[in-house]
Amino acid sequence: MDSKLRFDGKVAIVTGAGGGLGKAYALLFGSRGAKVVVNDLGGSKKGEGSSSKLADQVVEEIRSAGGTAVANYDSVEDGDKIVKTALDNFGRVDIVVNNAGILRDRSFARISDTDWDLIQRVHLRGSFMVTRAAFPIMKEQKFGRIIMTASTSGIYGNFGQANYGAAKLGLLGLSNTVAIEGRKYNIHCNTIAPVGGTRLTEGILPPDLFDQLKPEYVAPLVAWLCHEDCEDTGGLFEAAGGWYGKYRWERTQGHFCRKYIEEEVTPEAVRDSWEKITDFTDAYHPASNHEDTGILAAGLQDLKPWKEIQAKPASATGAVTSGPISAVGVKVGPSSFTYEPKDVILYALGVGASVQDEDGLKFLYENDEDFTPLPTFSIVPSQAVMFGGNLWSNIPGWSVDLTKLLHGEMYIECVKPLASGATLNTSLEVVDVLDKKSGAVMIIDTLTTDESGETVAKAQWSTFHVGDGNFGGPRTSNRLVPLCDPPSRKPDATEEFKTDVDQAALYRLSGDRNPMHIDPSFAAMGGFQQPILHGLCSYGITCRIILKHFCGNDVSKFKAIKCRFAKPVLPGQTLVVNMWKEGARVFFTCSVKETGKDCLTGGYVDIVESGASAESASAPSKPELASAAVFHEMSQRLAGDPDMAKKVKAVFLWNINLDKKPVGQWTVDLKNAPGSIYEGAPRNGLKPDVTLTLEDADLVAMVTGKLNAQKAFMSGKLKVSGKVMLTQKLQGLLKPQAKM
Ligand SMILES: CCCCCCC[C@@H](O)CC(=O)SCCNC(=O)CCNC(=O)[C@H](O)C(C)(C)COP(=O)(O)OP(=O)(O)OC[C@H]1O[C@@H](n2cnc3c(N)ncnc32)[C@H](O)[C@@H]1OP(=O)(O)O
Repeated sequence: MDSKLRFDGKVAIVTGAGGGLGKAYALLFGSRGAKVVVNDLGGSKKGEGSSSKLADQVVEEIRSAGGTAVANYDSVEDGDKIVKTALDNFGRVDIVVNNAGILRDRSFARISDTDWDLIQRVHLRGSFMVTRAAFPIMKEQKFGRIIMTASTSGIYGNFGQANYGAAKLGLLGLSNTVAIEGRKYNIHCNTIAPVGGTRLTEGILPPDLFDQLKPEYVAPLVAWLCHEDCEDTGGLFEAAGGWYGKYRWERTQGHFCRKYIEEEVTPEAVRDSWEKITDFTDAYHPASNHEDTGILAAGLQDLKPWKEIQAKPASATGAVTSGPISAVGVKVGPSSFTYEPKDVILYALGVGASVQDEDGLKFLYENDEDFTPLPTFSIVPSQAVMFGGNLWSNIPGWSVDLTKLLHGEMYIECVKPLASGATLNTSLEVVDVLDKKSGAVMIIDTLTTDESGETVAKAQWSTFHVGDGNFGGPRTSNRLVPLCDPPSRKPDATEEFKTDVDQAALYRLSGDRNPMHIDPSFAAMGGFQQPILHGLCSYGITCRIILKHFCGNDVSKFKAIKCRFAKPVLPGQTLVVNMWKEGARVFFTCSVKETGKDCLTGGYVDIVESGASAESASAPSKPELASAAVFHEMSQRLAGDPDMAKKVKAVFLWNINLDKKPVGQWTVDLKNAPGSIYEGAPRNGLKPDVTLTLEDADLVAMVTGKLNAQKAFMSGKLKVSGKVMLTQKLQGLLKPQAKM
């Protein structure tokens, strides 16, 4: 860190450099290798007259010390001429220090038009004119350092300096935006509020203090801010006598003077809340407009329509009636969504489809004879209602923090093949909310139909709301589509896919515009060091890979997909998809190659085996529906109940029969893998301790909601011992639903 900061090869323009602070900057830059344009009109401190003497003297001083400098005598209002001097003599401009300034102090009531206009022209307009002329050159060369000169007279106000103070703080506003617009071209713009003993302050500052405030004490800050190693931009700094400090904004938490959307705000409400409005406890320090409005937007989300505040929120259990649980029962839609081939192609590109893939054109070229959406495309209309349907603001009693919302799990069932363009309607319902302690999980079912009213796709979204747990809700739900662990053998297939650093920037164009995936400051609010990839992007990529390996890219063979988002993925990382095929199910996991961590877990895709008709893929049969429902029930009962897991260390085999024919088997292994449930008989030579057979009657009852398997177990109606036939007990219940 002791290496000297040099400016060799750099060209610096310093305005008003004939004396005082500007001269100190110019001399310092000249002594550190920069080629300097010493600008000074040579006028008086009130801006009267002009002479080349001052600038020439400074140029001479730089040259005699071995440096390189030229003089310029133009007014800063002729900024392009000053920049031209730099270009004509040195061919580039790297640094602009807007320093030139004059004073026309008057008490406010006595300021004339001239006093006002002259000050604005020299300080504000002059800095603008020089900076505007230099900016395109800096942009082209992808380097630039700009300094604006403000003043504590602007920051705090100062008697007799209304005109000067206004111009000085105007420069801060100018600098803030130049910093934002210049950032991506490596153009930094900072503002300084120097206190220096110069001709402008002579006679204003007491003599002792004046001597302590030599301009040479300000110059090192300017030099550092203009150096290529300095990363600060958009800052406001104060400098005086060798002391330097930085400013930032501070804002109170503030207070909403209305509680519901329709409520009017009165001056009295503002008066009565004044203490809260002005209380700096836990104040914010917003660093950008975006951060500031983000905080405000989160507050606006809390405002609900009056009727919802009045209404008693629905509750899943009846026990808890506020907080996340009050989302249960909220419905949105149906909302319509029209898409065309362009949307289909954009989505396919977003999940990594390429013209170089086998069958790539099928998903990317509308004139390909087999052109079709990928099976997971149905999330696009579904998410349009998720994002556009005001779901969050429709939840009474729970303010959802969008920066803490992660996609938790996702299930899609493809019921009818998707057309390459259509208008679809989607409705959603929050079917349950779980208390996972570290967060709340909202389970949202969606149903998408086409214009004829036929179901095209069903989906279940689980959103994980970090930090919103501990509200006293249930931990498990029989509404959740279960996950399945993969077999413990080696995968049947593995494929890698390296995501692009711009993967999220592309994927978001398919509808999920959550800023968490592109905006670093929003991602930071969610606790991420950089924007993360959409869960559904990794999901879509995985689906595409499985479709290729196990369905020959035939979308009609793809029935359903489910998995959990276990860890975030960063754009640019490589996904490793492991796949195991067992019967009509492909189990999968997906990990991030660079970290070795699983990002998608418990995943499976249900496919139509070769030979089965495509129709059966689009319309699940009764046994499928029934077995899925039972499977949910059993999962929740056995894997989701910690007490049960403690008490019973056994391997259960569930046989599911419909119309007396077996339709499926599931194993719950509490001994070796509590929490894991998989399709099929026990593996690895295990023998089931308990076998339970369910007949169609029970299945129908479960599907239609007439029988809650969990309650039935608890009440002893279903006994877990040996082989149990349960139908007789429930015959009465079943008849009305037998034809469903
Ligand atoms: C309206 C529009 C809706 C669309 C929403 C989507 C919008 C998108 O823009 C958002 C995104 O795409 S975000 C990107 C994709 N998602 C992610 O990256 C999340 C990755 N997962 C995590 O970080 C952790 O699992 C995490 C943080 C989720 C949980 O980690 P922990 O807090 O450490 O939890 P842990 O101790 O492991 O487990 C506690 C209990 O929670 C359950 N659980 C864990 N991960 C879950 C998940 N992903 N989903 C659901 N439940 C989950 C655990 O099972 C455990 O519960 P139990 O003990 O009862 O089993």
